[in-house]
Amino acid sequence: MSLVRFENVTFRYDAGPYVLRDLSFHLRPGSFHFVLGASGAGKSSLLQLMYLWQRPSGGAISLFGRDVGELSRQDKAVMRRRIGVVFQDFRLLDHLSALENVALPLRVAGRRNSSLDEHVVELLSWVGLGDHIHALPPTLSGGQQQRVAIARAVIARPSLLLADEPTGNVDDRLALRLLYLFEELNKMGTTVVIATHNEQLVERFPHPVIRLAGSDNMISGGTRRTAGAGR
Ligand SMILES: Nc1ncnc2c1ncn2[C@@H]1O[C@H](COP(=O)(O)OP(=O)(O)OP(=O)(O)O)[C@@H](O)[C@H]1O
Repeated sequence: MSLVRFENVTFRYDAGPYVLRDLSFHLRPGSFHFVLGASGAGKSSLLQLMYLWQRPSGGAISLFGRDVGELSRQDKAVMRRRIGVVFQDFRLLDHLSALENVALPLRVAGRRNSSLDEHVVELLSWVGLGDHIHALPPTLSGGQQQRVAIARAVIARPSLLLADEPTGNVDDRLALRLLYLFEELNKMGTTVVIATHNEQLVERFPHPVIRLAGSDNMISGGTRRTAGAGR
């Protein structure tokens, strides 16, 4: 079974130029992939397709074994609850504290008790924000906001984690620490997809890479080769 399957997917915004062309791959449950490409190569667009935020202009996408073209709005909302996402612009709620932002997915899932708050505090401490749990996002630096967004994406142990440049605003040491956090989550069963342009960071990990390079997209690398190239 594939958790994510792209079959000859093309994508463009309205009548603009093609961003993705004839892209085919599948991701098995429990796999870990990087999406690598230069600025403008289409990494964010690919993640937005996986998050059902955009529709493909051609080809077919299936997620959790279902063709996304056949999903109702309600089906999509339910499916998105199984996906943790780190957007490039974080999308935190500015009027909620770091702790409240991170606890949000748990509340949406109907889970609420004091031990959950403890869990949130523990995770925020792990990403280096133990002294900022009550801070509002606008009072935090870009790198700190990014770590709140990452904690929020992983707190509910999603089936699929999509992270767009999740280490773009932090130093190398912290970037590695965040990648280890994603690996821990992956070991617990989450399928992980990380978009980045940071080749050096990707080279430090054994995971397969989906390379976006104009029309020459390909899947390569990794000792744990779990994706199938369809081209
Ligand atoms: N909302 C949009 N409307 C029209 N074109 C867009 C939109 N978002 C992105 N694009 C275009 O689509 C192409 C791919 O953009 P995308 O953001 O997916 O690339 P990226 O690889 O994530 O880049 P970066 O690393 O700079 O974030 C670019 O040419 C960009 O200008």
